[in-house]
Amino acid sequence: MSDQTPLVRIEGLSKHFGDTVALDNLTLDIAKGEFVTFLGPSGCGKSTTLRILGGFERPTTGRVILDGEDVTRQPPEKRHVNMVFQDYALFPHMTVAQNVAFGLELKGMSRSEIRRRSEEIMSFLELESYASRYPLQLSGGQRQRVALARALAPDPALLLLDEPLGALDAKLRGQVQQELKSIQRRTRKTFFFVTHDQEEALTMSDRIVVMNKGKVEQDGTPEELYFRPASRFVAEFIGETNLLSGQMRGTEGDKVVMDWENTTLLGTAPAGIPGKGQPITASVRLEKLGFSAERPQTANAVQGRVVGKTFLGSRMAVQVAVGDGDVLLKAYVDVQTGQSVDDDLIWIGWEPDNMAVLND
Ligand SMILES: Nc1ncnc2c1ncn2[C@@H]1O[C@H](COP(=O)(O)OP(=O)(O)OP(=O)(O)O)[C@@H](O)[C@H]1O
Repeated sequence: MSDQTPLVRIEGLSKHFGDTVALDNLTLDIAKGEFVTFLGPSGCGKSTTLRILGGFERPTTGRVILDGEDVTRQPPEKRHVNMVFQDYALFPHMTVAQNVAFGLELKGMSRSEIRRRSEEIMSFLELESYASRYPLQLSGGQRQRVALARALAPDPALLLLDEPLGALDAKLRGQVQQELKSIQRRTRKTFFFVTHDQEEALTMSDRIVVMNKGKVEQDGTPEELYFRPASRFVAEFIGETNLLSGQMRGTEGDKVVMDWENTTLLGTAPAGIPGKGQPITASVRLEKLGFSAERPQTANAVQGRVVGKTFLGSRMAVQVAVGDGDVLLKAYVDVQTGQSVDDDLIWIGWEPDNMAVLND
């Protein structure tokens, strides 16, 4: 099999629970060694997809191909897949070493092989000194690592992680995110990670699949999703943004021309945006707007009045009223570089590449 063959191929997967459509014709490939995150609000079908991949749920229609083999009807224990749950599901009456060995015993490995594999993975995850402790004698982050060690010990082709950091407090969560990402890099395992936390998805993933109502809303790298959102849903779900509502005027080279507040703006656009004269919306991230006293050289420029400033530590959030004053733009100003926003009336400029026209 060539390296181009995806490790996982999800083909036309649907899942209905009575009248509820949890998944609607999902098709997706996952390459070997990728860290893919499934991101979306509660109820969008993330856990259902994970459970189907793990073999805990049968799809209504569609297939799951793993390493070239159709596993749709295979039970969990027959698949080369393992799962880490949000609550870790560690056995409280077993030591760390016994928890890690558990999955290997299920596979019917010899005692010596179980010992060798357990020690190897515990050493890799720096858990040796906790081997004889019980889960209740560990911190949240350590428990999380034990759960990961137990899931990785049988050497699965695909690791499914269902909001595995949900139980950790904010500070520890950031630290464990880095740790988990580094473990994924070092093991080169394929991770399929589910979260509803957009910041977590941006920090950790090679690729993010944004889900909405059982369908893929957008699939791309964190940078693509952040700077080139295709839809209003993605623009608003990931980070903060300015949404500019205007009218389609036409195209100029590879750029879209948009009328907005008595100004002409240029932006980038996905395929399939509406025709001339139709209403369109564009997204510009807060940090992409620049301020100046004189009209800037950027293709997009508008004059406005500063109506609010909020000090946020290293940066300042500034609200600017444009047009008749009923349209507000929000921007971040770096306090260190100290762009001046003292003047009441100022210019705001941004480049066409930083304005994404949305397809809805
Ligand atoms: N066993 C079930 N029986 C009936 N409906 C279900 C079942 N499991 C899931 N659903 C429904 O399917 C939809 C998708 O659920 P799913 O758990 O996959 O969402 P999710 O994105 O993982 O949400 P969350 O972030 O809250 O876990 C929801 O509307 C949910 O109510």
